[in-house]
Amino acid sequence: MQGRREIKAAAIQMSSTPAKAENFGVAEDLIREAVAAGADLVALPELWSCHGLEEAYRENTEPVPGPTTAFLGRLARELKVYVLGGSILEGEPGSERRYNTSTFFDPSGELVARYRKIHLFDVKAPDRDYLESRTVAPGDEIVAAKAGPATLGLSVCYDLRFPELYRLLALRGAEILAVPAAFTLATGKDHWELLLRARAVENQAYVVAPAQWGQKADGRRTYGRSMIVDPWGTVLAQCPDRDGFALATLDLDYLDRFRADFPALANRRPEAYDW
Ligand SMILES: O=C(O)CNC(=O)[C@H](CS)NC(=O)CCC(=O)C(=O)O
Repeated sequence: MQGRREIKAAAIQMSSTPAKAENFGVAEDLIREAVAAGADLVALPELWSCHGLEEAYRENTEPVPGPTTAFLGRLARELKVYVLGGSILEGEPGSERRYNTSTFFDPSGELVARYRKIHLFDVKAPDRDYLESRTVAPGDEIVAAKAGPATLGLSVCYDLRFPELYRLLALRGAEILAVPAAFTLATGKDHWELLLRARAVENQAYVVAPAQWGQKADGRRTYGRSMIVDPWGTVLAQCPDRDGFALATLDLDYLDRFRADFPALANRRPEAYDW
């Protein structure tokens, strides 16, 4: 609406395969559909261009900027929307040293932010053992970027379990927290919505969380349930178990009023506990 600080956001849900060309097709179709439905910020999930088979990761590792970011930049520019490129594997092609990297494009197609996943998924989960750090190096930089009338904080998947990252993003002005993910079914069923809503409530921010869903090439199951949460913790939109997107309006004027009326961020007292 004219004069109002609003963003219509779409959290895209897909079930990426190890085949990049196939995932490009699905992502492009869903981005176009979301924009046709009115989205001006479109967000893809973690490892949207290649997911679910470790053996395929090396050949799908590429520089940032590179061919995949060029593809996203072209779409952002053609459709005149903000695009959060979920994450991709960043590194020299064929190299074993890579980052799990999220990218963000403005409506002119320019790559305006790059965030490398800080917390790597090294856990014995209920379904199996994960050791992301075997092939991925951690980032060490917190990244927030301007998204039209708002500030967007970047993160990836397992980062969701580390509230201090989101608090630091909020203190840097983030009003929207992006959490592209590929949560496991076993953890997601109990933790995904709980953690997303907690991050929204404690930081008084919108949360946009596009996710992988379904069974993957290696047999693993991902949780899906991509969603958008408002600063009160209400789930504004979520995806059922299929390709699609959750679409919701983020009202930044409401956010300002809410933060002024209910000043939990301003009421912090870090000096009392030496933080
Ligand atoms: O493994 C791959 O093939 C690609 N990487 C992923 O799917 C990533 C890293 S292993 N998954 C997560 O971070 C899940 C976190 C999660 O599920 C939780 O925190 O509960």
